[in-house]
Amino acid sequence: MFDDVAPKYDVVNDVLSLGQTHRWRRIVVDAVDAKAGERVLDLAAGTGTSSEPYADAGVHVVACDFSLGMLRVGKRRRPDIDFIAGDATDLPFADNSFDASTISFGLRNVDRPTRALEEMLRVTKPGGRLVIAEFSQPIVPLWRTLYTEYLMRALPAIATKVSSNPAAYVYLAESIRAWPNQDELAGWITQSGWESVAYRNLNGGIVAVHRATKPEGTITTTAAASQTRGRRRSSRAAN
Ligand SMILES: C[S@@+](CC[C@H](N)C(=O)[O-])C[C@H]1O[C@@H](n2cnc3c(N)ncnc32)[C@H](O)[C@@H]1O
Repeated sequence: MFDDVAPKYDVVNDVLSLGQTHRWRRIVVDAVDAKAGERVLDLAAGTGTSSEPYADAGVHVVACDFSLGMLRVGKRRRPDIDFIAGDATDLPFADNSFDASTISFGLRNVDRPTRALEEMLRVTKPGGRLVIAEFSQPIVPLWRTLYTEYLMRALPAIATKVSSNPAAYVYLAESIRAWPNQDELAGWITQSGWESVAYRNLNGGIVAVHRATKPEGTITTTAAASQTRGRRRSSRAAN
């Protein structure tokens, strides 16, 4: 699906978010707070629009995604950024190799989001930061009703006019509605091993930016991670 929407992905985003994506992205970059020379993983980076501000600030950003179509569009536009093909649930990076990991509007699309949170924990250095931007739930009921109307009716109708793949935007609306709210996502992040989890609502909760830190002294060797996975699989089988 993302291969298919890649050529017009950024333009359609700007239209459907009514220009809000620029502000949201600035807030994410501020939360990551990367310094020149640091290594940042931008996971599910798509065309690299979420990665560009880091590269512009002299940060070594690695833009990872599993859609080759999205990566190709990004690489054409920003040949200076490292675009790496990889699956969020089985990252092709060494343990403790990034100062910070971030994912913008990607976690909701990953097949096993808690597995991706564990993988981001594994590749982030102890004490390193996690920042997640994702669509969430407006907190004021009237705002939530208006937004849901926009999401379920107006958005697919606009997408029919501006996108080559309107079905992708029906999926977008449905996936946003099915996604956990702010507190539930915070719970997933904690359960995946991160600490000091906090979030901030943007546009009344249309988007939430979650932040967390990898505990100092966490042992996340690949072997330990796979043992944990093995144990989980056998406990699931036992239930
Ligand atoms: C909505 S786009 C977000 C792109 C970019 N971060 C942005 O802010 O514009 C979601 C991306 O998640 C990627 N994605 C979904 N599941 C993935 C997975 N398991 N591993 C890597 N990327 C994945 C898709 O290929 C797509 O490019």
